[in-house]
Amino acid sequence: MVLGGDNEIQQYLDARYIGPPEAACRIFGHHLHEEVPAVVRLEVHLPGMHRCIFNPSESLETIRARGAYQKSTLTAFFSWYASNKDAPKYTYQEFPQHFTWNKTSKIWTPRASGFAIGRMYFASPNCGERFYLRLLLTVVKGPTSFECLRTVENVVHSTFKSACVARGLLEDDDEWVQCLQEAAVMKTGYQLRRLFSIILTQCSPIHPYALWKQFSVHICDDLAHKIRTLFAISNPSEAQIEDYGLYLLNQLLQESSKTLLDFPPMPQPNENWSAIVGNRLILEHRQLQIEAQQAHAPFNVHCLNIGQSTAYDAITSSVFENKGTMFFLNGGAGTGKTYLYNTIAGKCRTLGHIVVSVASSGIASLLLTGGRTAHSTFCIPLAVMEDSFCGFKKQSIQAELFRETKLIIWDEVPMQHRYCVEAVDRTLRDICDNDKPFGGITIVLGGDFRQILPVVTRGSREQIVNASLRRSPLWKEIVILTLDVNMRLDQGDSGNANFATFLAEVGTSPQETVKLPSTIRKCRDLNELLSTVYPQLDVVDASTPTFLTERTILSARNEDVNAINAAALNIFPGDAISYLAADKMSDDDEVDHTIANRYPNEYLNSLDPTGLPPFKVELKVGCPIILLRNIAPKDGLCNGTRMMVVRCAPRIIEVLILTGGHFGKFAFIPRISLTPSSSDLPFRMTRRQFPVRLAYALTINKSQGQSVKFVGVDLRTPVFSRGQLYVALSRCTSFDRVSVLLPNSELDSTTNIVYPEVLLS
Ligand SMILES: Nc1ncnc2c1ncn2[C@@H]1O[C@H](COP(=O)(O)OP(=O)(O)OP(=O)(O)O)[C@@H](O)[C@H]1O
Repeated sequence: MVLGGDNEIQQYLDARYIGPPEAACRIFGHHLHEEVPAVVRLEVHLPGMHRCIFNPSESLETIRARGAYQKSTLTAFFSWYASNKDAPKYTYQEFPQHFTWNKTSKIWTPRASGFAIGRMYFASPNCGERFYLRLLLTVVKGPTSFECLRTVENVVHSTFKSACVARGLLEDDDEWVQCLQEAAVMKTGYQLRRLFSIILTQCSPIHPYALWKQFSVHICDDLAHKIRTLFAISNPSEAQIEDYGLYLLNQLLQESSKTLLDFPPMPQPNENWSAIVGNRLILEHRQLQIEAQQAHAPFNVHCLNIGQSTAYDAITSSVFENKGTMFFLNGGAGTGKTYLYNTIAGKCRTLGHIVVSVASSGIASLLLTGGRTAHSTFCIPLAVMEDSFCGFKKQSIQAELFRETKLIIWDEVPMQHRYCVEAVDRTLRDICDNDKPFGGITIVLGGDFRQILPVVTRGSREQIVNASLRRSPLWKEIVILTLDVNMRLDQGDSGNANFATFLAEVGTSPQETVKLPSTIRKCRDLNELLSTVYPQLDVVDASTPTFLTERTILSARNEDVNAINAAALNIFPGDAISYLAADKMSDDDEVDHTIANRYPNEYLNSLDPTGLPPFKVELKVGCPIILLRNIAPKDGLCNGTRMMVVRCAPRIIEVLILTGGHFGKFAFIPRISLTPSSSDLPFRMTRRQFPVRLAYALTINKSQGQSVKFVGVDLRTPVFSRGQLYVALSRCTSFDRVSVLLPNSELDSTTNIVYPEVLLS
């Protein structure tokens, strides 16, 4: 039906068509549309730049006078907080949820009913100060004026931009100056060199050489002594000290597959220190040999159980007799695989053999003596294919090392794509000129096919199984050694034998649900789970490094882990320090304004992609955190390392390492620029933030390989991937110290996922 009007033809041209439902609504006087929830548009303007309505016939004086007292939603927001200083503090955008805007009287009044959301008008980064003002308004709660907005830590900044920099909301090269200044006050020498190498590799400073010049004296302050003792140069000059510092820095960079050449205009060392020192990789292994001799490693041999001893004999005889056998050490969780690797490596090293120990994940590598990740040691390409080779050449120092290597130990292989193992095999045959598997070097691949398998993004069951080592052509040549006594469970405890049987069933049974034994404590709610695993968390002295290493709560989903961590931090005493991130589109997308304009900063801030720290990291001195990047694996700083916060400065945090052989060492963590490794977002973003998250609770995947005394497993959301339930429950050293939280305290069973086709019988 077309409703006729005076000029029906014109209305038709204007495309004004009213259909029957709309016509009926209009006739009966119903509302044609409504917006739920109501959106209050919030003005964003610089001081004195608010909108002023005037009549052109008025005099300039009158208009100016009106402009001076007319209020905007922003200035009225400031005024409300100026006269209500003790009121609960909200950001500008949150304010309309609690207050209503009276358009006539231009004041905010407390909301009596209803709900509305606030949306600030957009300002693109090209708007200059208005953009920075808007950025501050997204985070500052309860500001009383523009000046208050520009004030950070009692310093009034002259511009909104510098206030953003001071709050860490913007990337800025001065950050590294401040970061190194803060670190230089706390530590010297090696730790500053390590920090400088992290800044170069992870933070892309614009002027690396200027930074080096400014801090080289601090970074090299331990080297005069080293040069005197190592090179017998009695009085090294400043130039020699700096030169040696550059050489050592270059070595640290090489651990991340970089060199000084990657950071122009950083100079190269003039002196050929490596000619004096030799192949640094071989030297590192010689150092491990010395440490093994001093640690009396063979002592462990007497402690091995029967299965471990049999495996030990088979592996060591292959090493000593140069048989080049390829072993697979198969054992359930806690059967002492890691213990055996370290014993064998210790024995071989004491006899002067080179043993390369690697693991598929950074965190598992920390449990091996001298362990590194397989990817970094073998330079495995990130996008590995069926016919890939590793990224080092026949003449490289890596090739030289492998030609001298007698044994390779590779832990947690089942979670690595088989193409990685095949690429290493292909490369070693090539560099050792030997067509035997792995170039004739004895290799022990180890792990547990009941635990987590390779991650194949959105992969089907068939694809995941096909990625596993079991499907590799190498498998048919492998000698399988099996360990079957659970050594993690305290041996004296009678209940643990039943628990070990129960764990074995969880790892192998194809049943989709598992009944949890009555010996496992079932908590009623999150508070009970927290107080069971972390008793007396509200007493600061109760939280010590050992207290933290002995406990963990595991959950399958990141969301649940975050909620548990927030609840635990809330209970833990002390003032929380908040660190905000500098988020931005990556450069390509930033220049494309159509994309940048679609996603304002507060949207980037609201994102929480996996593998990235949150926009707002809240920490307290004494709380546990987990590292999200491999920033210095040699020093124990790997993706997954647990640490305790010791000191919080504005641009750096000092931590105590809680995981593996580096337990008890101090380290610095700077803010670094991170990009999500995989993301469903239609653009690329970078977030400059401390690469850490709270670690009272962890995801199950991060806990693989760890032994913990008290374990809580949050099963309110059941496990969704194979092996997860088995990994979670098998972290504990005794059945009576496992607690679970089920969706309902009446329940006693939960979901389990097992792929029997990859299991070894
Ligand atoms: N022969 C042994 N004597 C004493 N303690 C042992 C022995 N073997 C293993 N352990 C201890 O048992 C615990 C579990 O061992 P380990 O971490 O080596 O097991 P795993 O098989 O590597 O476990 P996962 O598969 O979960 O990584 C460790 O605390 C380890 O020190």
